[in-house]
Amino acid sequence: MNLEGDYKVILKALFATAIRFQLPVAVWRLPGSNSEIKLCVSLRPAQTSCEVPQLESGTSGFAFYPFQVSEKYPAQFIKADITYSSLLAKLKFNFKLNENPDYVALVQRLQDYFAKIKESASANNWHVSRKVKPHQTPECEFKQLVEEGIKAIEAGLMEKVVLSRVRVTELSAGFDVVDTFIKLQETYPNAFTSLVSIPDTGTWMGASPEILVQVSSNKIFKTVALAGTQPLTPGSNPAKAMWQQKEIEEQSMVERYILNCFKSIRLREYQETGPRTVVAGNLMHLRTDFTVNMNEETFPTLGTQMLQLLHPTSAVCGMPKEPATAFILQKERYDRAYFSGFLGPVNINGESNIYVNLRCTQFLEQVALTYAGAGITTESEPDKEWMETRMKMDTMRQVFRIQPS
Ligand SMILES: C=C(O[C@H]1C=CC=C(C(=O)O)[C@@H]1O)C(=O)O
Repeated sequence: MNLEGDYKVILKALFATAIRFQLPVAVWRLPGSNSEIKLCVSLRPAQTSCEVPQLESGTSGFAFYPFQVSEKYPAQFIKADITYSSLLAKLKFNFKLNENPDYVALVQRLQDYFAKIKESASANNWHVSRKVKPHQTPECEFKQLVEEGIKAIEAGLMEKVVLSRVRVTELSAGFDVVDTFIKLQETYPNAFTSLVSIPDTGTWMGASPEILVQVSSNKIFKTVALAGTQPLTPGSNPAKAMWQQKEIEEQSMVERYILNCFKSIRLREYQETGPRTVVAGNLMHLRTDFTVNMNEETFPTLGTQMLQLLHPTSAVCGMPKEPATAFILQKERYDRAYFSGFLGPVNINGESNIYVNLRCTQFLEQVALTYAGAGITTESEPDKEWMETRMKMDTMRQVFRIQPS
């Protein structure tokens, strides 16, 4: 079905239709994808399971996976029953109506509603999680948490732990979630930008700099080790950025973590490039890229296997994984929920692109919750980690037109 007209108007009307009919919806833009915005809607509730999605073949859709799977925060999969691409200006129905008789009436109602609201739709409604209460981590509590993390590392409990916090922002009257997404993806062309809205689970938006697993259509597997943070000051040249020992070690632990995952499945042939400095919005990070040609290796399901092993990486959890996870769950006084989980399109146009859910915000009815964490090592200083999380939160907060504080 061709959809003529301004893609922003169409996106808003499609999003508003999904919300009106209590359907799960995902909107995203891959980095460097010529600004092609895609949307998928499922005609059924999102599927929940504890399994990671199959990345090499199978169902097309959008995965939305929490930091830790639980009854409260299940792994979600939005099946791509209906897809839209802003470049093709087309709506595709990816099912046969005669095989799904119960869809016939629903699709007719969706189309009628869409036609009625198309020119005047606004996206000031979204699915809200009833399980989440607005909570903000006080500055003294976060700094205390960092102190405790440093002590635990010094005591030999672990080498690194990523500790995070949450911040509440009031939304202005008439706040439009699709307008905000459009602004976000214009502001950060190199990030994976997304807007996910699922009944009961809620609405999340983000601009992630971190690929967790990519399986391209020509079967190239990719993952990255991303860590170490410093501000990008105007006029500075990222290629000449200087890094402290603390950041170099922090990033090399993420590399080591990935290499251990390769080792555990006896994968020996991979390409490693980096570390080099990359820009993510107002920040710079250190990144090493790992690629594997899945045509040459005997790992036809490498993407899925690695996704299972990698999540949560030491870029969001710590090293070793088990004590770091236990420390986070015991000491952070809020639920990360889907922050530092993973998300992205699966088996769409023959490829899967899974990103870590970083630089993200959850929208409740009147407030936004913005999340950020920082890698803690023995070299950490609580004041600096507080500032670092503030800068990471500004990635999202700048787009809500709030003066970064
Ligand atoms: C945990 C976050 O970032 C990770 C990714 C890059 C750099 C990081 C760091 O320097 O601590 C973190 O490991 C976040 O953005 O909340």
